[in-house]
Amino acid sequence: MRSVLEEASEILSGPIGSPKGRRRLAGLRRVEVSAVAETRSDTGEIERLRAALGERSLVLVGMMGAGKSSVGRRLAMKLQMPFADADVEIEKAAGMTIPEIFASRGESDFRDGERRVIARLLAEGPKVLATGGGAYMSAETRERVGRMGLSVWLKADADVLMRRVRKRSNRPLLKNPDPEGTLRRLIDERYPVYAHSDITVLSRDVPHDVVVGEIIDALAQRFSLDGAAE
Ligand SMILES: Nc1ncnc2c1ncn2[C@@H]1O[C@H](COP(=O)(O)OP(=O)(O)O)[C@@H](O)[C@H]1O
Ligand SMILES: O=C(O)C1=C[C@@H](OP(=O)(O)O)[C@@H](O)[C@H](O)C1
Ligand SMILES: [Mg+2]
Repeated sequence: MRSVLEEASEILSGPIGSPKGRRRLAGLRRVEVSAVAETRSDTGEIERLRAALGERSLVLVGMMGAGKSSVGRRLAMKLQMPFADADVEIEKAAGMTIPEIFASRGESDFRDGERRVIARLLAEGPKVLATGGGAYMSAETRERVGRMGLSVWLKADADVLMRRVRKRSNRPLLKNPDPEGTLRRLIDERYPVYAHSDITVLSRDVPHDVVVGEIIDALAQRFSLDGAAE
């Protein structure tokens, strides 16, 4: 048996205003009708957001562990936009992992590659782009993001970030005897710069989709809900 959402999306993709569409809606129970209505307004809002973005990308910035990669992927799915993770693209281009790049070429080479990869990804067309935590510290990248995208800062406090990044050892900047001190120093350096982002959303320990929903709400508000681009 088909789910309500499958049924809803089939109706929505068909001629909903037609007599046939109306008959099908009338055949659904109340709970199903409200699911249809919700899906419909969701679909409309997402289309309006994409139209308001036009050729611009959504660029996620913020500290390591803020959720740029994991929330970004879900946000792209929700907005039905392509997704790219700058770190993954840098690894592909270099044929090495990020820890390997840092170890063999050093951070400054990594930053050069990061700038180039982000420029290419933004030039390729609108998408949701998760950047690495240091990328937005480049004035050139900030200027490019300002022209070709809309920046979204996923802001989180140090304790949340530390709990998250402790679980993996793939972040070379934190591979030292005092990762917590390093994280706090980077927060002090970077937060005033991240604060230039167009939109700020708090990343905390709630399901990823809650953060996705808040980004969408913030975007809708920025585009003044009815989708009129600024
Ligand atoms: N809202 C959230 N709730 C719980 N865990 C989260 C949330 N956002 C991110 N995480 C987790 O934190 C870790 C780091 O997230 P990630 O997306 O890699 O961050 P970033 O790309 O900003 O460094 C991952 O394990 C991810 O699932
Ligand atoms: O903050 C940073 O300088 C870095 C963040 C990492 O990405 P995430 O923010 O996705 O962890 C990655 O680009 C690299 O390890 C450097
Ligand atoms: Mg990431």
